[in-house]
Amino acid sequence: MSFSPPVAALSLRGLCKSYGGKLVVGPLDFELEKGAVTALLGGNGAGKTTTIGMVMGLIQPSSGSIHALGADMATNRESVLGRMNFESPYVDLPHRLSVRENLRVFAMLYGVADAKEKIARLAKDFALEDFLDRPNGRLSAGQKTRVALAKALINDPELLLLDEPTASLDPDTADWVRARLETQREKHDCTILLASHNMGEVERLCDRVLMLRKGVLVDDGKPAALLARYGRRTLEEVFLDVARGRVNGEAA
Ligand SMILES: Nc1ncnc2c1ncn2[C@@H]1O[C@H](COP(=O)(O)OP(=O)(O)OP(=O)(O)O)[C@@H](O)[C@H]1O
Repeated sequence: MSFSPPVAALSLRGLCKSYGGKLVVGPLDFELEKGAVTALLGGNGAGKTTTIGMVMGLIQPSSGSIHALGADMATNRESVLGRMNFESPYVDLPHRLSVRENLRVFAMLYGVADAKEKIARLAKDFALEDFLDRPNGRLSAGQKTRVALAKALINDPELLLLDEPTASLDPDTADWVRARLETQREKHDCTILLASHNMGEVERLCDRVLMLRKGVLVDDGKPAALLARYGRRTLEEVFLDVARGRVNGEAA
């Protein structure tokens, strides 16, 4: 009997992005196991948004390959886009449409069967009810983020990409958004790639941490393994070591 290994939820091979001949990301090689929550960490400009943008097809890679849910994203993207979703502060939803209209459009695009019920549930989960009929352009940054998260979960994606999902949220709201993401993972077993600058969030939500520096992976491991490897008590300290080019806490 032949054994075939499980298909990774996401697989990047030699993925690179250059702008004007300057390499800003890559080559990147990693796989995400189905159902895992993985943090993509790195300082400003490390390449997190560019990486997520390439996976979602918002940014054209310069070279390399991306396989998501088993499909080659260069040639067969349409077959899996309906099973993926993302949230990014850099991609605004149409300003003139109300929150409800925006969610309806995305429910239609993703072929959500019980759209009305789904929107009502997400509106409750993300506390959108007070401004459901307000144009998206007239929301505060934190309200827009909550709408973007509701949009990201509208199709209960199998692969979810989140780019700093709690960056503009107050601590209380950020806390229940994290709890909502934990529930989503438990109920739907979704694979999550999460770019974040919040180490508490990473420690709470993530099974694995990918450390990016100047566009390349410089470390990869479970949070506890990274703490042990760097001899640190918190991921914040590990992050500072990596960002400042130290290896195991010592200057390289
Ligand atoms: N359109 C572009 N043209 C030229 N350079 C770009 C472009 N977009 C991004 N870059 C550069 O690519 C690098 C990676 O940027 P990216 O936004 O992916 O970083 P990031 O890790 O998400 O940073 P942050 O934490 O600040 O959000 C940066 O040096 C950035 O200046």
